[in-house]
Amino acid sequence: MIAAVEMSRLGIARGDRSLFQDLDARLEAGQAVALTGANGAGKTSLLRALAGFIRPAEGTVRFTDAAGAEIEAETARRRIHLLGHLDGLRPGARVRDELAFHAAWLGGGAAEAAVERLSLEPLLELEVRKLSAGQRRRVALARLVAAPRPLWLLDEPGAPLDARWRGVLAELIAEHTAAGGLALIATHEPAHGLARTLELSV
Ligand SMILES: Nc1ncnc2c1ncn2[C@@H]1O[C@H](COP(=O)(O)OP(=O)(O)OP(=O)(O)O)[C@@H](O)[C@H]1O
Repeated sequence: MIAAVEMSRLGIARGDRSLFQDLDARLEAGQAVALTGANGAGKTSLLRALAGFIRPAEGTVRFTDAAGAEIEAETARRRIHLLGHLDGLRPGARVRDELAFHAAWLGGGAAEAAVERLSLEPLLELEVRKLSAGQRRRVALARLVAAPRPLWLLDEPGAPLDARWRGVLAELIAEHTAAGGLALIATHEPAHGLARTLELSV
C-alpha cells in the first residue's frame, strides 16, 4: 500500500539544465491528478523521478503508508506502475507471451481478466511490432489490470486511443482510485474527471 506521495522542494535537472525547482505537491490515496505543462516542461522527467529512474537535483520524494510511516524507496518502487509513452513492450514478442511475461515479472497473477477488459483476445497471437499504436497502448494498459499496484504514473496514456478506449481508460482510473489507488497522469488533454491538476511551468 502507498497512502501518500509527498514532493518537497523538488527540483529536476536534465544535463546541466534545471527543468523546475521548488515543487511542493502531495498525492493521496483515492486521488487521480492531472500533470500538465508545455512540451519540455518536465512531465516525463517528473514521472521517471517518482518511479526512481532519475535522481532529483534537489528536494525529496516521500512515500508513506496509511499509518504515516515512510516506505523505503526500493519497496515503494515495487508498488508503482510507470507507463511511458513508448509502452515498454518488446517489438518481437507475441502479445500473449508479452502479457504473461509482464504479469509474472510485475508480480501479478493470470492475465485473463486484463485480456478481457482490454479486448485483446483477437491480438494475442500477433507480434507487438504489428500492432497499431492504440492496440499497443491497450496491451501496455493491460499490465495495470494484470498486476495491481497502488501508484500509477501514466505518461499521456490516452494519446493514441480512440474515443471508446479513452472511455475505458477513464473507467480504469476511476476504479483504481475508488479502490484506494493513486494516479498521476501527464496529459495535454482537458483533465475531465480528474480530481485536480498539478501544473509544471517552464
Ligand atoms: N536524457 C536526457 N538528457 C538531456 N536532456 C533530456 C533528457 N531527457 C529529457 N531531456 C530534456 O528535458 C526536458 C524535459 O523533457 P520531458 O520529456 O520531461 O518533458 P515533457 O514535459 O514530458 O514534454 P512533452 O510534453 O513534450 O512530452 C526536454 O527539454 C528534454 O529535451
